[in-house]
Amino acid sequence: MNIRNFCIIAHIDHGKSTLADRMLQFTGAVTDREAREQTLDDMDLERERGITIKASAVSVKHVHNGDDFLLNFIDTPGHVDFHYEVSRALLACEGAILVVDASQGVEAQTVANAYMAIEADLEIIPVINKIDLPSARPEEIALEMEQTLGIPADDCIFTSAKTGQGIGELLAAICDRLPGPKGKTEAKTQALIFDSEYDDYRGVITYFRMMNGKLQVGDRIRMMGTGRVFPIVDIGKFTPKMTSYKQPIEAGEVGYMVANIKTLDDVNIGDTITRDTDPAPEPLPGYREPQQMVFCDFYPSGDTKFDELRDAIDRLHLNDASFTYQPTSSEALGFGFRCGFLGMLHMDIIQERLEREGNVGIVQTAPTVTYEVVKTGAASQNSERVMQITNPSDLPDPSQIAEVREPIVDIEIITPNDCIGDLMRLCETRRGQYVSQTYLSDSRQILKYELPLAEIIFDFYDKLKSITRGYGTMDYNIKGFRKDSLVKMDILINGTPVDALSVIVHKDKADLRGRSLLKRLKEEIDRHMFEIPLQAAIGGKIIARESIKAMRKNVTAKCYGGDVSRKRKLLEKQKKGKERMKRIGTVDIPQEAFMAVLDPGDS
Ligand SMILES: Nc1nc2c(ncn2[C@@H]2O[C@H](COP(=O)(O)OP(=O)(O)OP(=O)(O)O)[C@@H](O)[C@H]2O)c(=O)[nH]1
Repeated sequence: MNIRNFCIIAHIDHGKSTLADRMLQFTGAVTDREAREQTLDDMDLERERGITIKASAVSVKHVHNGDDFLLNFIDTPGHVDFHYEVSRALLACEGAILVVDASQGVEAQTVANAYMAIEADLEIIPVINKIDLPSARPEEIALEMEQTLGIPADDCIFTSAKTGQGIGELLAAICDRLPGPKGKTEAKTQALIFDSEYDDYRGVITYFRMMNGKLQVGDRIRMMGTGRVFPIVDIGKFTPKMTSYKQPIEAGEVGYMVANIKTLDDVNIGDTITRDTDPAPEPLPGYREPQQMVFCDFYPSGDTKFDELRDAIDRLHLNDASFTYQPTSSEALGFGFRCGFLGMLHMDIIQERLEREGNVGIVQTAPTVTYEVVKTGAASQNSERVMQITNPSDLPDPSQIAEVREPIVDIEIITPNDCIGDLMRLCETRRGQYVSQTYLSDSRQILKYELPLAEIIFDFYDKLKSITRGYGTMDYNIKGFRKDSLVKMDILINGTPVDALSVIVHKDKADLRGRSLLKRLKEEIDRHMFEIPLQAAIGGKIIARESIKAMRKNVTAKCYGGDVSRKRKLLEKQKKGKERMKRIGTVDIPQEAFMAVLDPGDS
């Protein structure tokens, strides 16, 4: 049988998942009713947020010009945090379908994804989707693809994943234009792991692409990276539901296997699976390891105990091995976990899943990036002298610091022409360095800057969206670390330094940040029975101060004692707010206050 392995890549919301579902429906793999329920996005949170979080693989049969084809497709997430999932998926394919919304046109992730596919040497089929929309401009967008990505406009296929228009043509193009897999079933076994998930009953389910050789139930496999050996207890394909196969899965095919693997840590994405008895001489070229770039602490709050939080995190980690965690403690907040994420969206998703699925209350500290600190006396700056810091309170005493380096990103923004001035101003206030500005079409431009990652992790994306009235999009890549004048700013509440509120800031912006931070804290912390002084300090020197005045009456006094239900409501509200509070000394500090340190103070 002819095989075609391909992935679908696109900017977020351009219709990948819907298109994939429509193709399943067209090939008869799912019923019309099932198709309505977005088969590929099966996580609750995915459906609610309408985004794809984990990549999924599906195999369907299709007959084209009288020939049988097996189409294996891999649905990929489009958001910038999940880049590495996309890059893994690409290496398991020979072709990529690049989907672009017919009314939105080329966006930042369209460009980023297209380059990834070109780098992976994939054959690209450009698809202009949503042509049913009244605002669709398919021909214009096809030209845009040609201008920005060098993909011939004539190659574009026009589809509507909503009405099903063009789907047949797309399937034909997949069969005609994409190359078949090259591997040999007779060769020594090499299977590429491109994803894995944890199942409560079956343990780890490994998703693989068989590059060479074959595997079946009963075979003993060896992970070439770790050398660990496991017996295959179940192997099969996605049709689109997981279906067991008795016969071997052969070179060129995509499938899953269950092999008595107890933890996701034993399955390294990008590793090569081979046979234990007749191993391949070398592994396939691997994937890039996921790199955690954003870090924050989670502490239990409300009724949640530390052990409950640990159980919830352990459980979630079985399901998503791309975040890291280790126990930590803070003078102010007690025992908790320091966690590392691929990006801000990833962090939000993990926090939400912990609260929702793990049923725990969490106080989260402000996210920070990784800093490299070179200690004094490190004349040659060899690596022993460079420490990685993900928590501002770990920064050594200034006298021991030779330099501090921070991660820098290359950022690419696609924006309507009229917003360019405001966007440049935004980048400049965030310590950005201008790189270039090029026209994408008559009305839109691509703006490139170098920016410190720390300056974009909080509200940069929201600002960009509001400046561009929702039309702007961005993508970024970590470029490396760069030295700058960075210092630690401590925050004192009621005279006590609160370690969880410390931030690393640029020297020139420290005064401004200090003042705006204290102002935010003043808004977030309720009045107490006594006056609370707030101070910002750098190396013992106070650079800003504020105070929260003492409360005169209790909260219910203004209800004149008359309306009982109103009084109860007010007290309940107060109680609810307390659930996400932390008491430091004699002061109650709400969750919002811990996030206040993020405010860059430029608005
Ligand atoms: N009118 C119209 N709407 C479409 C079409 N294709 C998708 N949509 C809608 O566009 C929205 C986004 O579609 P998805 O398939 O979730 O997009 P996606 O690219 O998979 O998004 P992520 O998985 O989050 O990256 C949904 O509301 C779809 O119903 C189309 O051809 N026409």
